[in-house]
Amino acid sequence: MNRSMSTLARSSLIVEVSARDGLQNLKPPAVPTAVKKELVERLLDTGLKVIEVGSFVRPDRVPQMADTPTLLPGLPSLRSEDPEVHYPVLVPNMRGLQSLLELEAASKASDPNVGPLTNEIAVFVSATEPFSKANNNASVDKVLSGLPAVIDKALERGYRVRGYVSCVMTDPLLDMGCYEVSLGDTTGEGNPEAWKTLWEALLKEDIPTSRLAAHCHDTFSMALPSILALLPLGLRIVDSSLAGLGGCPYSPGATGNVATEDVVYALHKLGYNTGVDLEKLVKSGNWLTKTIGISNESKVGRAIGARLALKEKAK
Ligand SMILES: CC(C)(COP(=O)([O-])OP(=O)([O-])OC[C@H]1O[C@@H](n2cnc3c(N)ncnc32)[C@H](O)[C@@H]1OP(=O)([O-])[O-])[C@@H](O)C(=O)NCCC(=O)NCCSC(=O)C[C@@](C)(O)CC(=O)[O-]
Repeated sequence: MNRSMSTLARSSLIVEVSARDGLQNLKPPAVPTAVKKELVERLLDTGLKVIEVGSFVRPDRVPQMADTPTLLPGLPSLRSEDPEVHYPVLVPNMRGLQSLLELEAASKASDPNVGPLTNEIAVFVSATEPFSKANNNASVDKVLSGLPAVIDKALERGYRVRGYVSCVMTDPLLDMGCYEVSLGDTTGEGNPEAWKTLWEALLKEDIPTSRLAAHCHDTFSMALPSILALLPLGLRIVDSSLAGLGGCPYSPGATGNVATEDVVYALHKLGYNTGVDLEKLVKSGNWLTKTIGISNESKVGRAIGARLALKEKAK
């Protein structure tokens, strides 16, 4: 197996999406901002560096993300001594970017010494028209034609820009200036063979796969096998969500993302270094699901959580 340990050992291997993708689809009541803040703090403490924290989308469309402007100023400030820490926020259009910039300006005005609230945005486009209509309320062409201005302005303001392609197949976003593109299997219908076919086609087209991430929903339990199948082909960036939380409000029936605990466990077992403390991660997953009253979809989280509980009892 070509493990290419030097690149795989990068701690940005995991892009943690639980605070955004994981929570966005939950039914009311809204997850309290304080819980989200603690979640991000716990995720940072596990060693995760890239943590998606919210969205600047229409609050009536995705109410669970409506508090992103309140959450951002309360997060641990981006530490200049650790430039790898990033808080991506979803920005669908110029209106969303404008809201973020206004928030940054208000924060600076109230304390000139305060640093930026975030250093990364994520734009998103769908590879299929029906999903584009449902998710972005616009055609693929319309979404794509609006993005260069958003990306340019964000880059100008010093943000790193990530791109998502939902219902994957193409990636014009790299050429537009995104540093990385995440390929979303939104409905979770991918499997190892389909992913390998896609990846090999991308390699053949000379697409820089080192700048591509896999974003697998685990609807049919195929997410982890698919990720593992891509490792020998050079996949080095995996989106995942604590406790397997997640789902897109516009992809009915598609369940959570692959669980971060399961990905980290598998990568460590296979000899990859993620920089993530698995035990802390498991504790955070069990804490979050208990706090907001939902089930923990991570098998690793449940198994190691049970062992940790036994150990605790025996003390
Ligand atoms: C995309 C939009 C914003 C288009 O929204 P729209 O309704 O088409 O926008 P519009 O330009 O027609 O404007 C209508 C009204 O919306 C307002 N508006 C316009 N834009 C914004 C904004 N950014 N924030 C707040 N308000 C906004 C705008 O100001 C106006 O307000 P009014 O003048 O009538 O009072 C809307 O359809 C929306 O919010 N959709 C939800 C998208 C979303 O968050 N989806 C889930 C995340 S994507 C995902 O989960 C997939 C992913 C990334 O994980 C990868 C994968 O798994 O595949």
